[in-house]
Amino acid sequence: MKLTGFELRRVSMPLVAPFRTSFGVETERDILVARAVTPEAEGWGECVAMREPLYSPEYVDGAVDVIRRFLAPPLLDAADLHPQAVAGRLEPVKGHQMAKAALEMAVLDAWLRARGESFGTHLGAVHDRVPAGVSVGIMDTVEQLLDVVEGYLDEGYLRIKLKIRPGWDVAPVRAVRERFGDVLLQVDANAAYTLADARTLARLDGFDLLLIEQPLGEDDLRQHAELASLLRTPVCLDESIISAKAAADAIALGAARVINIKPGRVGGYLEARRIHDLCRAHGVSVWCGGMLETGLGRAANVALAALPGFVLPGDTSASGRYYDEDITPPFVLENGYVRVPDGPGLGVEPIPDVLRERTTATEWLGS
Ligand SMILES: CSCC[C@@H](NC(=O)CCC(=O)O)C(=O)O
Ligand SMILES: [Mg+2]
Repeated sequence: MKLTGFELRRVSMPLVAPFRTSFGVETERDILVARAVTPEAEGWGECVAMREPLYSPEYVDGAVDVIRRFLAPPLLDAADLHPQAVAGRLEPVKGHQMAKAALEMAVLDAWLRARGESFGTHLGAVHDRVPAGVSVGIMDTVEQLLDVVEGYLDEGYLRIKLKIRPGWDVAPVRAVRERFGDVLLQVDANAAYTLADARTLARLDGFDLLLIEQPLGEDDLRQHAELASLLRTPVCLDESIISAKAAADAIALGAARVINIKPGRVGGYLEARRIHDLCRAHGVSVWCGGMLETGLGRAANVALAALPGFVLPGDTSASGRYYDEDITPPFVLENGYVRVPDGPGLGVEPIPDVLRERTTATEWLGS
């Protein structure tokens, strides 16, 4: 497939409510959307990098720069580009997994649309719908948290994930467990603790959590392994897993018994599938994490979450969890599940008027 070019587009997506984590508060996503244009079809990619490099080293302005100067040219030069060849062509550029993932996703979407094959079929989906979990931010009071969690449970969400940080951990978890009984419950620290907090984290063992996500720093694999030996609750890694190799190291070191797979974080959906296959071979459960994607990334995530090793509900919420209006037809909850699109490629497309309204900048890279 010969690329005519990439259109880069910044899309402003205000959140329905502030989303607070241990590293900051999100009120609006400034999202980079890439459109791959070829003579046969067009494809859409979404970069999950945030405005500031606080979740990971990448940030959206940096992603635009690295795409414009280093990632798009080798792909545009290819006489006949296959989606499986994108990662290899981009390998000389170190890091920038989120930027690379956006381009690979756009190329893969165009390639699949040209063939009439869905993302789910191509990745190996075995379900036509996936159970939806929801991520709940840090709140001002426990009462406020309980109201928000009750709302999500009323909507039908099948798993609750609570953001935690030092000073907001045991109390909110206890309150949710006491109020809502044996709901599927997990926590995400976004690397806010250190090994010195092991005694506090061990107090979470009493609440039958599915997992504790990324309690320590991104590069603390050995320390996560040590913490895991002190906790009953399974340790799950998110920020640390930037590739299949990192997943293999984490498993070998005993640093993770569960892995949150985020395609943008690992360099794309094909690497995400490799991590799924690796984890399955080691009996490690995986689930699909989220980065507050629009319906474009959400469609691809839901397709990935339908693979057999995704045995835990992911952060594959309805579009309405974050956005009043999505740039694609919204993903909705149906009895706690989200349907896997079955059309060619992503199976969804941006709604032209909404995309135009939300666009803050566009740039053409190509002939
Ligand atoms: C703004 S926080 C983004 C990263 C965070 N993502 C979520 O909590 C889920 C977001 C979603 O539902 O898409 C994580 O560390 O897992
Ligand atoms: Mg996380």
